[in-house]
Amino acid sequence: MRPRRFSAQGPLKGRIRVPGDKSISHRSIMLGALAVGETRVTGLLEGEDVLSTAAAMRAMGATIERQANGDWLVAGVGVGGLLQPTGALDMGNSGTSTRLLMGLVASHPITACFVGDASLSKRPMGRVIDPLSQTGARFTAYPGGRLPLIVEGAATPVPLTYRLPVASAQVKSAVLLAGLNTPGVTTVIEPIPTRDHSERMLRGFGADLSVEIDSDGARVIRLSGEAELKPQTITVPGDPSSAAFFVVAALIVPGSDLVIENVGLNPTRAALFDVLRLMGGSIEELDRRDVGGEPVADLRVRASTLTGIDVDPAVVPSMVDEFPVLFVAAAHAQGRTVTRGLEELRVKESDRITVMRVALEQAGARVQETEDGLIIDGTGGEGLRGANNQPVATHLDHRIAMSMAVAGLASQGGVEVDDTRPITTSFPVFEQLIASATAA
Ligand SMILES: O=C(O)C1=C[C@@H](OP(=O)(O)O)[C@@H](O)[C@H](O)C1
Ligand SMILES: C=C(OP(=O)(O)O)C(=O)O
Repeated sequence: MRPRRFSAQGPLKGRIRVPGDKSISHRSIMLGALAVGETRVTGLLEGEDVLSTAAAMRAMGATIERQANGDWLVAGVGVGGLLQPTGALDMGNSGTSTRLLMGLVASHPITACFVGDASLSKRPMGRVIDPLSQTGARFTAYPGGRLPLIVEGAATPVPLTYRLPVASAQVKSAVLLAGLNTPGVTTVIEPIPTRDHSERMLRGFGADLSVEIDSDGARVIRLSGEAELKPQTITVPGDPSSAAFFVVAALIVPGSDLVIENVGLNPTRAALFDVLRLMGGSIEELDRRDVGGEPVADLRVRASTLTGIDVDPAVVPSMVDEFPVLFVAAAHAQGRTVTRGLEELRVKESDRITVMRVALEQAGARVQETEDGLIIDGTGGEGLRGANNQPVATHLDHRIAMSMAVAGLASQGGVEVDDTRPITTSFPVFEQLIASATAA
């Protein structure tokens, strides 16, 4: 455990740059490892989750090295070329690594054992075991479809047509990645769109992938198997899910005026910024451009008076990781914010609905928990009282730790967070950037 107290430091000012996008970083390592030849990745997120992916791909034969200039070089083995790992693959805290790599292993004639930390070992893997079993892969999991689990890849995998029962980019990506080494066409039907980084990057690496909208409005993604991936040069944009903490901090800490450079604004990721604007937040996009096939801009954020709203459940998939920090913004707004349709938050690194309800109440916020969301009555702009007597519990969840740190920056008495260590899974320089933005 690494506890730390976050308290008011004054406004956030100047310019900061957040590290690379976690979802894109994972995928660049995985696809680089499956291409024949050398892929160069600039701006890779060097968080523990991505390093778990890199270690696993090395254990299956890829060469992955960091260069002195910070770029990463990945020498791939080719689709079909993954080697049998000799030890268990340690996924740490990372759901994305686990589910996407289960897909890759499922269509290779190898066996792999996946293990993870206490948080990851509670998360449901049945959602990928179900479709991947239909390809011919075999799974032996802990009761309830949890880690540790063993995947025996299919020697002759069968292509799937799979309709996603849950809006999950991880499940979609697991099925598509299994399809890479499967003869024939793998089809994923996605009734509710989720982040599309896998589709964009598979195309970028030369896979034959098409997306069509059917008569019910669902996305139908088709991938031709036995693909030959060509190595790429990839520039990873800044992670909007990391920028989110600084956007909310700058909105709620009085006097703030902060520019966050190079923020990825893929429409399947950026709904938080729209919701905060609807609440009255001043978030300006400067110099909108394209980086590595993804839309990017610098965001100028100024402290604002926020007003509570009913958040449209349709936006949930495009800001699924941003609700903990949206709850913090809502706790500072005028009036009531209602969120619904957040069932998926209960199966992330922690149950993010209950854990945020408890943490915010402890800091003095007025919060009600429902089955699928929170109802928050804000202070109208004042900082929360703070949580000093007892640290808030973060349950090995980086996003809870960072959200409550942001609440602390705007609070009257400070917020003590019980464990900041998990922050290194997605945002290793979080505390340094707070120091630099509050010192400017
Ligand atoms: O595909 C991805 O990179 C991710 C998908 C989301 O998970 P789900 O697919 O479980 O919603 C998200 O919460 C996670 O942080 C990253
Ligand atoms: C849910 C998250 O990640 P993962 O599922 O990869 O653990 C997250 O980063 O908020």
